This record gives sequence, C-alpha cells and structure tokens, in this order.
Amino acid sequence: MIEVEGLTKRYGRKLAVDHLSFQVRPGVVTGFLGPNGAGKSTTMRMMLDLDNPTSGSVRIDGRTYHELPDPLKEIGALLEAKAMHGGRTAYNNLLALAQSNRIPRRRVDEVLDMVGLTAVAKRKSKGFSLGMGQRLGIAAALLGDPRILMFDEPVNGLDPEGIHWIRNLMKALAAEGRTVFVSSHLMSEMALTADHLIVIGQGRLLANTSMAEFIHENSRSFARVRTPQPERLRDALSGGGYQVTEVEGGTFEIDGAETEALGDLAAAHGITLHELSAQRASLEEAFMQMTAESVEYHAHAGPGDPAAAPGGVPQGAGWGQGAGWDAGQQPQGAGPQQPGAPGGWGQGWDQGRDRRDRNKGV
Ligand SMILES: Nc1ncnc2c1ncn2[C@@H]1O[C@H](COP(=O)(O)OP(=O)(O)OP(=O)(O)O)[C@@H](O)[C@H]1O
Repeated sequence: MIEVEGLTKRYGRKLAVDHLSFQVRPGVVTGFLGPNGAGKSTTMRMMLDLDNPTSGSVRIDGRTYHELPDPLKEIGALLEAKAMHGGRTAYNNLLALAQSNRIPRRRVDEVLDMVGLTAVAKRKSKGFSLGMGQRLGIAAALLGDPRILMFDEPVNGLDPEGIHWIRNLMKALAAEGRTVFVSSHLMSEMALTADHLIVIGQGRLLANTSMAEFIHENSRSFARVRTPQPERLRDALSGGGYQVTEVEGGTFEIDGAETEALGDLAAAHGITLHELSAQRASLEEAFMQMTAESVEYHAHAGPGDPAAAPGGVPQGAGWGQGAGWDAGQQPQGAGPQQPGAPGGWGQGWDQGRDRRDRNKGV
C-alpha cells in the first residue's frame, strides 16, 4: 500500500502539489488522473524519493522510500521510458540494474520474456521505438518482482496490441494482490483498466473513488430526441414537466429522462421522432466536467471543438489536447520537468544509481 499524507510541493511561487492525502491499495488498479500540469508526475517523483516534498510524507508499506532496504524489490516504476542508457543493449541495461540491486541474472531473462523483448535483447536500446522503450522500462520496473508498481503514462507510444498487453498486465499484477498505480491522460483507456481513481487538479485532490462511482456521480445521463416538429415536441415535453435543452434545431436533450416515457409522450401527441436515444457522458466528459476549473493549459475553442458546441463541455474545460493546445503554454523557464529526468532511466535507473552509490558508501 502507498499512503500519501499532506503531500505538498512548491517550486518557487508555483504550488505543484497541494496537501494531497490518499491511499493506493493492493489488489486493484488505481488510476491517477489529472489534466496537464496537475501535479501527477511531481507526486510520483516524491513517492519515489526523486523529489523532496516541501511538506507531508509518503509511506510505502509503512516505510518511507529511503527506509526501504531493497527499493527495487518493494516498488518498481516506469516514469520516463525513453530516457535510458542507449549505448547498452536491452539485456545489459537490465543486467546492470539487476547486479546493482542483488537481483539474480535469470530474472533479466524472465522480465525480457514477460515484456516480449527477448528477440531484441542484444540490440542497443537507442535504436528502440518508443513502444519498445516503454516495454524495456516496464521490464525494469518488474525486475525486482515488487509488490508495488507505478506507471506514469505507460501506454504512450504503444500500438493497439501493446496497449492491450499493458492493460492486461496491470490487471494481472493487481489480481496477484499487488498495488498498481497508473497515471494516464487517456480517459477511455483508464475506463477499461482502473478499478479505482484518484483525480487531481492544480495539485489538489478532486476525487478518490471507484471508477463506477466516479462515472455515476460526474457524468450526466440524458435522452436525445430529434424531431421535424420541434415546437410541438417542446410544448409536449414542457407540459410533461421535463427540463429540456434544445441543442440544435429540432434536437433536444432531456436530463434524467427515460426513452420509453419520451417515446410514449411523443406518440400520445402524434409527434414524429427521427431519433430517440439514451445518452451517457463518457468518462472523458465526466473528467472534463470535474477538472474544468483546474485546467492549467486552456485550448482556444475553435470550429469543431466540443467545448464550443451547445450542450458540450463549457469552454476552456478541455484537456489541453488537440489543435491549439499549446496556445496557453506557460512562460519560458516554468516548463514541466520531465518525469524521471534525474535518473535517465526513470526510477529504475535512479534506484540502480542509488544502490550503486550506497554500495560505494556515497
Ligand atoms: N522542476 C520544476 N520547476 C518548476 N515547476 C515545476 C517543476 N516540475 C513541475 N513543475 C510545475 O508543477 C506543476 C505540476 O507539474 P507535473 O509535471 O507534476 O504535472 P503533471 O500532472 O504530471 O502534468 P503532465 O500530465 O503534463 O505531465 C506544473 O505547473 C509544472 O509546470
């Protein structure tokens, strides 16, 4: 289990993480969600002792990271997969890490096999695609067979087969009773993978809930009706006590309404319907609604931007994705630090370095 208590990180005037408290439990996949700049990577780095908290603490199975005798055997992490020792082969990258953490050599073969890199084990990792780099980073995280695993945006750069593979890997690791903590921007992916969600915005905790509850509480269910007789339908719906929003000519959205009741009402008034469907906002929409206030990088709404559409998410509630996402980027010099940057290998490398340093008595 990971216990985060009052965790706070300030970079100058910027409060990157603001009194975060939550627990990540074993046996389930916990998704860590937040818009760009919300503080996810900073939180993960502090969990791994790669960054010092301004205040607050993180406990890994009851101990702080630096109290762990064999960190790589307790917690494995993928932070920045692409940043690795490019001049070494995949095998030698993992072997160096294994040897500096007293992990047997055969484990290197095991994890290479688990991530599907056996055939390219003797190739230098600098020639690896982003997806292969992700797999190698995951192999490093798994090397110590840790009870706790942490992945920062693990599906980045993976093809559909790779995404499917990592989804199943995370579920399998959780099913073995491990603690699995994974950050992602891909809401649809999270919906398929995570059982529990921690949502943050501007460093603050916005939600700590099960996936099902999160969708239920934050997404809107409504019925959509389209008719060539909008005046008559509007009158009939108002007469029936429904709260109606006309999203475009002849198309209405009715919150919390059952399609059966709406169909009956239209039939009773002899109104023709061209569409009658039950709608549920996706996790993506639920998330955008929740974090609308705390999005740091606002895109400009343009034609085709759902944020600009009637009935869509309020303007500026986007994820900072798509066209124009960079329009609201920060001033120079305040850019987000790359996750795992200090160690080059993400946490694996850092742990290795840490261990080597400790072995050297540094
Ligand atoms: N070393 C640093 N110096 C100054 N500000 C920083 C530093 N690292 C992060 N920040 C700021 O802290 C905030 C949180 O950044 P962080 O990278 O943790 O967010 P994130 O949720 O991981 O974002 P993303 O999804 O874009 O990676 C951002 O405003 C970022 O600019």
